[in-house]
Amino acid sequence: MTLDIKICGLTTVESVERAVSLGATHVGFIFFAKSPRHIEPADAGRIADHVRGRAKIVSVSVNATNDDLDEIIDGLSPDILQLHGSESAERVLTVKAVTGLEIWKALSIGDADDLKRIDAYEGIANRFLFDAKPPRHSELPGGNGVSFDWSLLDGLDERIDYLLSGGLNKDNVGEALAAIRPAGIDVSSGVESAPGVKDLQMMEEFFAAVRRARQPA
Ligand SMILES: O=C(O)c1ccccc1NCC(=O)[C@H](O)[C@H](O)COP(=O)(O)O
Repeated sequence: MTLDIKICGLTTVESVERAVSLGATHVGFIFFAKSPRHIEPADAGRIADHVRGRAKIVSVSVNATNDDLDEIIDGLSPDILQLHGSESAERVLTVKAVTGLEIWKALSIGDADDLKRIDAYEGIANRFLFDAKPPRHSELPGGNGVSFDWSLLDGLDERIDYLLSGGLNKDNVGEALAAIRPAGIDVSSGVESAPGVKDLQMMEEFFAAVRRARQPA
C-alpha cells in the first residue's frame, strides 16, 4: 500500500527541494496571516516551481474568500486546495465546482463525536485531513504540533480517504502507522527547529522513521 507524505508550511526553495528528494509526495504552503509559516501566493508559486510535477502542490487556507482563493490560485497554481477552517459542506462544494481543483477538508478531531462531521462532506471533499484540535490559546487552527487519540480512527469506514495529521514527528510516526492505516500523513512542526523554520536534519530523520515503520517485519 502506498503512503502519501505531505510536508506542510514550507517557505524556502531549499526545504521544498529537500522534502521532495527525501520522498514527499505533497508540499503545503500556508496562507494564513497569523501563522509563522504564512507566505504570499506569488512567493509560494516561485518556490513550488522548483518541484512542480515531482510533488503535488497544496494550498492551505482558512475560511478563504473567493478573492483570497483567486489570488492563491493565480500565484501558486496549486494542484489541491486544503480548506482548514470551518468551511461548510456547501462552501466546499462551491469551491470545488468553481475552481475545478481537488479539495481536501481538514477536520479537527478530539473525540468520537467529531467523526460524525465526516458525513456532511462525504462525496464532496476528495479527501480528509484529520488534525488535532488547537490548544485553547492558539490562534492557529493547524500547525500546533499536538496529536489526538489516533485510535479514534481505528474502525473508520475503509472507503474514507484521509491523511493523518497533528503532532507527528520522528518519535511517534511509527506508532501512528502501527495503529491505523491512513492513505497519507502530514507533518509540519515535527520537522521544525523553531516555529516556521524547517530543519533539514529533522526532515531526514522523519523520513527515515517512516521508512522503518513501513519495513516488513
Ligand atoms: O501550519 C500552520 O501554521 C497552519 C495555520 C493555519 C491553518 C493550518 C495550518 N497548518 C495545516 C497543516 O496541514 C499542518 O501540517 C497540520 O496542522 C499539522 O501540523 P503539525 O501538528 O504542526 O504537524
